[in-house]
Amino acid sequence: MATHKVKIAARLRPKIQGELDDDSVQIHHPTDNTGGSSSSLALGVSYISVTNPRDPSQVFKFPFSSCYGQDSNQEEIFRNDVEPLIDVVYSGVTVTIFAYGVTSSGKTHTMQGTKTDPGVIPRVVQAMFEKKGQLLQYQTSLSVSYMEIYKDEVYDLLVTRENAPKLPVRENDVGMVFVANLTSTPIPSIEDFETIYNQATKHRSVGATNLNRASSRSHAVLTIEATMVDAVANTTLTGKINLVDLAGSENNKLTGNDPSRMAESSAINKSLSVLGQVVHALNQGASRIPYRNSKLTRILQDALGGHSVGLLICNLAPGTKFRQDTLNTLNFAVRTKNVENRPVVNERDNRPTLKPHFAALQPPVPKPAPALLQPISTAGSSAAPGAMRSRASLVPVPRVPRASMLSGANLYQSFGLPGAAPVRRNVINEKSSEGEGDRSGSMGFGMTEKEIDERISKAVEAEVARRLAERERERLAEEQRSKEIEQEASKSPPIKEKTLPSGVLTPLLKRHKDLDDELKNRLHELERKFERGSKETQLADVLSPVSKKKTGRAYVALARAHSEKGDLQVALDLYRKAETYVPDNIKLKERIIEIEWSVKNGKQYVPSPKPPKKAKNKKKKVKQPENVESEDHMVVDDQDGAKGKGKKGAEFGMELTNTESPNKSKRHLDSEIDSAQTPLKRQKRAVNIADGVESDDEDEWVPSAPTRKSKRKAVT
Ligand SMILES: Nc1ncnc2c1ncn2[C@@H]1O[C@H](COP(=O)(O)OP(=O)(O)OP(=O)(O)O)[C@@H](O)[C@H]1O
Repeated sequence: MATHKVKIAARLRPKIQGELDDDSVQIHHPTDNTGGSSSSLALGVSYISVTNPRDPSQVFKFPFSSCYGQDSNQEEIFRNDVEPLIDVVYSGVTVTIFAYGVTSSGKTHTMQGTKTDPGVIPRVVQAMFEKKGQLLQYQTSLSVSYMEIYKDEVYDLLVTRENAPKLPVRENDVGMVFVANLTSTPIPSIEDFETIYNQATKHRSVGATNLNRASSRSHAVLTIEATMVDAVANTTLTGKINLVDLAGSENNKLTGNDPSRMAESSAINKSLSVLGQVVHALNQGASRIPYRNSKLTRILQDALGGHSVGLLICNLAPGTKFRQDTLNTLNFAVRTKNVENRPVVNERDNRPTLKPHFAALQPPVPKPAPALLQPISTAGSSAAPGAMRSRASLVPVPRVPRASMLSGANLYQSFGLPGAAPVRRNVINEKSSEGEGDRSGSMGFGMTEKEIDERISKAVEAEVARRLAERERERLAEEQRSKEIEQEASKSPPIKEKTLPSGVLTPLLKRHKDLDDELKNRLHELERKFERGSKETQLADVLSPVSKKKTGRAYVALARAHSEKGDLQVALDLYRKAETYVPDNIKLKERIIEIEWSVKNGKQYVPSPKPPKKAKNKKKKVKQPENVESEDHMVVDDQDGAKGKGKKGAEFGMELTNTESPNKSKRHLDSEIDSAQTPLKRQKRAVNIADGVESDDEDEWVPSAPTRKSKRKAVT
């Protein structure tokens, strides 16, 4: 099945009143021949640069195919990245566009916009209606559904709030996730949509924070569905576009959330953290993707490693104040752009009496994609390192019904990659000729429907059994072969001594043999690395939060030792391993980016200066709860160039740690871990600390996994 990578568009918003823009985040475009503006769509590789305030010579670059600067406008983004997807929807494919970014970075502005400056949603609706008018061969109807995910519960925004029950997220028997009982309302005109949408938007949970007077406190998913009935071919195509305005990740120190907002905030950050873990797991080719860990990721499952075409709009806020959030967002974007989906055309055959036939058991032939898709498909040309592994199925690929379809021979067909002729006419031609052939074929046998069904079931069972047996035979033969090789190797002396006594080899043969050995060694090394990688992920999956944290900490200590020796590549590998255990650790992510940069540019890595140790005076700690978390964060140059962990340093990178109670110190966390351990474990831990395995380097380590106790504190 053809794959399609999630496309990324990054947008930097202009500074808003009272903000300081110090140019630390910039958008760079290769200008076109006519000397296009800096905000025009990049013709070559455009990138975002983020300067390290600690060392201005360090500039992190993030290349994306679409980057929009502060002077970009809504029209530009729509024309370049969104409008081409309307044709994809009308070819029967699901498209998901989601806006991601820290709170107040401009997600709602981009998705919704204002009356005078409409964003993606109103423009998509208008384009959907325009296109609908051009599709003369179809009877097309549009419908809308709108839901929000608030504190990990799903609510229908199209019903009044008092009546809105919590909706369950379900999975049908072919693994399609859907929200049960969600209202879907027909939209005969744009005006009808506007009335429904404006009303529904009022139901959405919005609250004021220090950073945003109208901060979205929930994730909102608006879906426009196009149903296209072709009366000639007797088929129905269903295309959908999901427009997702995510709630922003939050730093409670910056947003100034009061306790009543903390529960919302914690749910928002948790779901976004799971989103990060899903992308991480997909990139690692993990056997288990944690979609089920939040409603958000379950609902977005189809867009991440599923069957829809995806566009991620990353919203960024300018200035050093948001630098940590900007790096997090860009990091997430870099990972997401390696996620591969397998889009399918959703087509239903409306012929009433036609039963499945043998031809339907064959895997569907990929349909050529509409030529218009080419621009959005360029990123999906080859498997990138770390891209999601496809899992082959033993069962012949059936044409499976989609959740939204009621009955009949619903068909899922793979969505071809670009380069072929437009699809729609082809679909109809193929369909009708195939249909005619089938009808005459099945009728010609003179069998009853029951007999045909039985035959089909038998054929499927036999085929599955045959393939399983074949697999098993291959596996046994493989096992046998490796056993024989092992036995051979243990019995006989090394090949070199036996068959090629010294002095017999000609220099040429010798060289061949050396190369062969080297190749074998490399392959073994690669295999070992791969095995280690997936073992690492599997291990991280089953460890408790405390064990994960300890393992991550041990890797960090080792990595640090190597980086101090100047062994940067090894240090980088170890930091990456640590990240498998603590994927949400912001400080760690930043360290990885910095070392990657040093390795890539052949520069020496200068670790950030250690912060002065905090006085271990208990009273002081109680007096300054604000500084407790800040000690885990980076040292930042302030505007005057003074270095230190003062007030400014405390402002960065908090959003994933804010489930921690502000009063909870690292020391408290450690004592909780200690009390949860057996005396033997406590003893071992003490030895580890004494050996320096468990680093107490606060600049390096952020304890991000909250204990149950601390979570409770945060919520209350
Ligand atoms: N491109 C832009 N041009 C002008 N103003 C913008 C732009 N992007 C955002 N803004 C303004 O910035 C403020 C915050 O934007 P917005 O509410 O869209 O952020 P958000 O990311 O949706 O925040 P939250 O996650 O808290 O809902 C708003 O006042 C908005 O009008």
